Amino acid sequence: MLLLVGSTLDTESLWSSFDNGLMLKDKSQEIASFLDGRCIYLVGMMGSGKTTVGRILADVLGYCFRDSDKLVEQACGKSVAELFQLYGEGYFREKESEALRTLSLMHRLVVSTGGGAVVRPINWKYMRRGITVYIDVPLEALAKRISAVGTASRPLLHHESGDAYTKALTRLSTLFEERADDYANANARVSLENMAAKMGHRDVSNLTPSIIAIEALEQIEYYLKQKEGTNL
Ligand SMILES: Nc1ncnc2c1ncn2[C@@H]1O[C@H](COP(=O)(O)OP(=O)(O)O)[C@@H](O)[C@H]1O
Ligand SMILES: O=C(O)C1=C[C@@H](OP(=O)(O)O)[C@@H](O)[C@H](O)C1
Ligand SMILES: [Mg+2]
Repeated sequence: MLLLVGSTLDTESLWSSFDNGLMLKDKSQEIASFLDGRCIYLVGMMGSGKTTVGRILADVLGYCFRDSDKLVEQACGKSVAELFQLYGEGYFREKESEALRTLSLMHRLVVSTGGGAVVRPINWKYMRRGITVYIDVPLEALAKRISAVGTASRPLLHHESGDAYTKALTRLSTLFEERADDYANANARVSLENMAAKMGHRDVSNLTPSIIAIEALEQIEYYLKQKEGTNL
């Protein structure tokens, strides 16, 4: 009741989140039996929303959510930033691969990977046991998000000079050049640029995690239809 007496905008956003909730439920029910318990792995650059969108997908699919960064932290008793600082990136990558190997033996998981998981071929061997989805976000939008929350948990962004946005953009651009081909290996791609264009938005900043999760389910459905010949 309280919500219904709010401003027009509040009422509109209430209805739109209600609609998104229904669409998420419908879409996930449509594809659930065709997924047949296979895990979903989200890949993409730092800040692309893998953790945020992954939680939503797990919830609507009735899957469990796992974040490979969190598993590494739990296994080592240290934060990602501490692991980089104390033992270096190579050590972290080993632990990340161990976490992905363990996860690959399980079913009914949505797994958010760390942005660099795609660089090791062995990780693809593990992730290929499920369906991989690349969340493709323009680098400028990533730099905006990351500079807003800070780089404390993202040690690969610690070493640039300049203001927070420029630092993040510079480092993200280099990393993306190194990784673009790896991200392209994913079974499905969610392009925020394409979504914004289709919805008539000037940029990607209005695309909420729920709308992105709906698009992820659509792209997974498309993959299952096209690549596996499933009659959904
Ligand atoms: N669609 C979105 N629009 C705006 N901000 C977002 C969106 N998705 C995630 N974020 C924010 O961006 C930051 C990074 O998101 P996160 O899910 O941790 O990304 P990743 O796991 O890919 O690094 C968080 O502060 C999160 O709240
Ligand atoms: O891109 C990367 O190499 C990394 C991304 C981070 O995860 P998110 O992508 O969840 O930020 C984390 O694994 C680590 O800081 C390294
Ligand atoms: Mg994450």
